[in-house]
Amino acid sequence: MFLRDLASGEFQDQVGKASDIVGGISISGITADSRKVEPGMLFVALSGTKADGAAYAADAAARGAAAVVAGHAVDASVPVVVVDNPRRFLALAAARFFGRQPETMVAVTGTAGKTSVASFTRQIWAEAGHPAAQIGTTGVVSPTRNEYGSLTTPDPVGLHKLLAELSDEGVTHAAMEASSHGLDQSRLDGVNLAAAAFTNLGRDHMDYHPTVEHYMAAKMRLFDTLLPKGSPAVIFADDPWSAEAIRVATEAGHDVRTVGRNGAFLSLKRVEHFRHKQVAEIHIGDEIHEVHIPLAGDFQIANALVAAGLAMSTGVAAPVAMKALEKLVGASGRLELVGHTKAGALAYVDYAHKPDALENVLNSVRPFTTGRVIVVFGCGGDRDKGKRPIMGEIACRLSDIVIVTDDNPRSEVPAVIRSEIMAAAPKAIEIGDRAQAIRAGVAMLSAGDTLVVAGKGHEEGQTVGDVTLPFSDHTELRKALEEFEH
Ligand SMILES: CC(=O)N[C@H]1[C@@H](OP(=O)(O)OP(=O)(O)OC[C@H]2O[C@@H](n3ccc(=O)[nH]c3=O)[C@H](O)[C@@H]2O)O[C@H](CO)[C@@H](O)[C@@H]1O[C@H](C)C(=O)N[C@@H](C)C(=O)N[C@H](CCC(=O)O)C(=O)O
Ligand SMILES: Nc1ncnc2c1ncn2[C@@H]1O[C@H](COP(=O)(O)OP(=O)(O)OP(=O)(O)O)[C@@H](O)[C@H]1O
Ligand SMILES: N[C@H](CCC[C@H](N)C(=O)O)C(=O)O
Ligand SMILES: [Mg+2]
Repeated sequence: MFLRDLASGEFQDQVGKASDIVGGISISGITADSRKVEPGMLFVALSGTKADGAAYAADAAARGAAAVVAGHAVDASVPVVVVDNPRRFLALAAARFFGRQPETMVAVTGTAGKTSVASFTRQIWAEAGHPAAQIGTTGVVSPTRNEYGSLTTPDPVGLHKLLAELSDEGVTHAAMEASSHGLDQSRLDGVNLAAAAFTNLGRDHMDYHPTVEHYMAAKMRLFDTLLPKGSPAVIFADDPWSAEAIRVATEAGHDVRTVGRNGAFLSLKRVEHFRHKQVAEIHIGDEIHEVHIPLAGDFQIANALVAAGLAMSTGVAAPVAMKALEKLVGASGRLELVGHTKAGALAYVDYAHKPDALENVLNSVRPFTTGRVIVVFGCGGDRDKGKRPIMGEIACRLSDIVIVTDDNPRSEVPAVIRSEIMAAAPKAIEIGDRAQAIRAGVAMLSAGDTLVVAGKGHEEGQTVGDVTLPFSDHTELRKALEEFEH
């Protein structure tokens, strides 16, 4: 493929300004990491949080790069094309280079619920007979794959390689998570979206975004920049930020479809909670559906509605979507019932690692807990420090027993992280070793109690310093449940 063929949209002019000879350079691959350059590849220099990729242009050229694309002039022994937004260029170029993606792509953004919505959307499509995939925090799931992932929204080159492979494997429908980092860094700019969704906004990533408005604006790029005008925008209507999302999507000229208690497209009228399921009455126009959703937690109803909205906006008939909700399987580690003690106390693993999520999960288990709610949690290192006391306060307010432990300390001193949580959690018990903390939580369980181990969900490792050691909340919880006889 020639360099000029990689340029689309606003970049046609920018690359066009470079000479014909430059446009005619043959490109064998694309990367934004000089260390991955192989002869004939295009190196796109991105300005990052730690380095300016342009500083590696010479390294890329030495490794055989055919050309460099950068945001400003750089010295290199190969042709350099200057564009105004290299991250967006990279995304659009990767889409053109790989050339294929599943015909029906949707993306969901929001502080909480993205993984669950992507999973539920895939499940509803599959029930409707479509070969479907989900891409996000828990990795890639499709009829032929179940792969563990690292980023919520993959980098564009990896993403478009994956989309091309999925398309070749016959996947026609794919739901992906749009993280605020991913949106802000233009990772999804080359995806052809058929519909998009918003779940909610809460405190998160305040280490990356200067203000909550900046964080919301990053999320809203999905609607004001990426979703083609006139496409369905599914918006959860019961969040404090719903009105803003509706405003942005309406202004962008989308077909806004609200879901929830305040929803007009899918209107939630009544929910009855049981231990392992909920019965929801959902009105769709004049039709009334009573749906038995086999998941605990109010928030799962919200996620199920958003997913049904996305599926129905991409061709699934309402009765088929409603039937599919009755078979939903929760995403791994999202209020997942891992086991129970002999006396019947329930033990869950949940991925709540931000304040709203912790509040939601603890509120969700309270209605079916006749005894005490016990929570084991910590906070990750090298991430938003401000959330630590907030989560400590929430845990104390909403649980009877709080055990503060380590999450992924990364480069921070674990005891300091714990003390920042404990500053607002006076009644908390401190047990740094996560496996010991889980055992202690299980040891306390009596009939009617509920244990929630929060923060790591599906994760299969614990990062201490630079090392990720194998660790699974599921495994530790199961071991502890087997060990105790009560
Ligand atoms: C903080 C953050 O978002 N970092 C992302 C960012 O990297 P960066 O800005 O730190 O990159 P950098 O180290 O400054 O380097 C700048 C450029 O120079 C290049 N380079 C660097 C060294 C070299 O020798 N040669 C070279 O070419 C790098 O490849 C890069 O392109 O740009 C990179 C390329 O797009 C991303 O891969 C990287 O994500 C890192 C891996 C990451 O951990 N991101 C997390 C925080 C993240 O994105 N999380 C979200 C949200 C999760 C959630 O919702 O909870 C996600 O979507 O997963
Ligand atoms: N709709 C929701 N509203 C509030 N909290 C939710 C909602 N959905 C999920 N949660 C909580 O957030 C946790 C993470 O859920 P999920 O993985 O679906 O969200 P996410 O947006 O993908 O999160 P992340 O950004 O960490 O990948 C759950 O374990 C649960 O505690
Ligand atoms: N993708 C998120 C996940 C955080 C999960 C939690 N276990 C932690 O380590 O803080 C992040 O990297 O911020
Ligand atoms: Mg996720």
